[in-house]
Amino acid sequence: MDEAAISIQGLGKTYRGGKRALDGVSFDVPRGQIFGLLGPNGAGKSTLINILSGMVRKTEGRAAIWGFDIDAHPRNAKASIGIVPQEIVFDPFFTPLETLELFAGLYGVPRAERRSMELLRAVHLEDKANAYSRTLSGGMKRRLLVAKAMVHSPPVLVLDEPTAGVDIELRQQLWAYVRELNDRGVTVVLTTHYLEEAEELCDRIAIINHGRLIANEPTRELVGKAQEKRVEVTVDRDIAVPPAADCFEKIALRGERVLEITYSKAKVNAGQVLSAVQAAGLGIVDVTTREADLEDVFLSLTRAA
Ligand SMILES: Nc1ncnc2c1ncn2[C@@H]1O[C@H](COP(=O)(O)OP(=O)(O)OP(=O)(O)O)[C@@H](O)[C@H]1O
Repeated sequence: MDEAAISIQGLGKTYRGGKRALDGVSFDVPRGQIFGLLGPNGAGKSTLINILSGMVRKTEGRAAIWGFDIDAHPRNAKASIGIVPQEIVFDPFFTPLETLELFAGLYGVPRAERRSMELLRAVHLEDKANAYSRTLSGGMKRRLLVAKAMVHSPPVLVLDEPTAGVDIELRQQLWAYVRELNDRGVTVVLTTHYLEEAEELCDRIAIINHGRLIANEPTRELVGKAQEKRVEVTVDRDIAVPPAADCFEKIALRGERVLEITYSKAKVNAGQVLSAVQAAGLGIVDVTTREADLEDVFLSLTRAA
């Protein structure tokens, strides 16, 4: 059996009308991980997820879920994945409990094996089990979508922008539940525009841009690739124009006495940057450095491409 949770090879999609949304994308999602699929708007993430869920037909390439090729074994492939879609779609007249029971039925889960109440408890919707879905708040609906994606206990859960428009507390609850599922062995793939959350949560991150894969690495290694570093230097007098030096990639004045300097760690070190400030005749009162984060890497990679 295939070792990857999801395996994608040379995946391509050209929509009717000619839009090339995916262009030869290949990567594996290792089993047991939380895997981030990131990319700017329109990069092709939803297209990829919709191909996996069977909602969009690929133009070329191969994809397998839990070892099941989506063309050769579509039923097994579908049974192995749960998808939390970007849009909230429910029948407003069903209650959360009915919604989960209905979907468990559609997936052919025998009554004795259904665990609708357990799922509702896990997403903190136990007390809404019998309320009409239309009366749920946006955050509650999102959590119900997660429960709905898990009714057939798939080994792979895909979340497409699950926290868009969800307030911070609910986001954290949702992520805590995702972590819990992952601890219990569920492989998680998520797309999000919250890069800080992706950095914190994901073991590995792939970045898609204009339909192509431009990165696929363990999160720590990817973040470590940032070449630009930033240092804030408070100087001992008011300045009107920031000093110039070859070792600064960028320099900006914040207020009257704070210089924000960006430098390339491949070319110079912080000591050389500070010496250049002193060489401009300024005394240094305070220094703070900021470590590069996923956002820096994401921006530099997507801009370069
Ligand atoms: N049904 C469709 N017909 C034609 N073009 C489409 C269709 N669906 C998506 N596209 C186009 O394909 C490209 C990729 O879209 P996709 O929704 O996969 O991007 P995305 O990475 O999910 O973006 P976002 O982060 O905004 O959700 C976009 O240019 C989009 O306009």
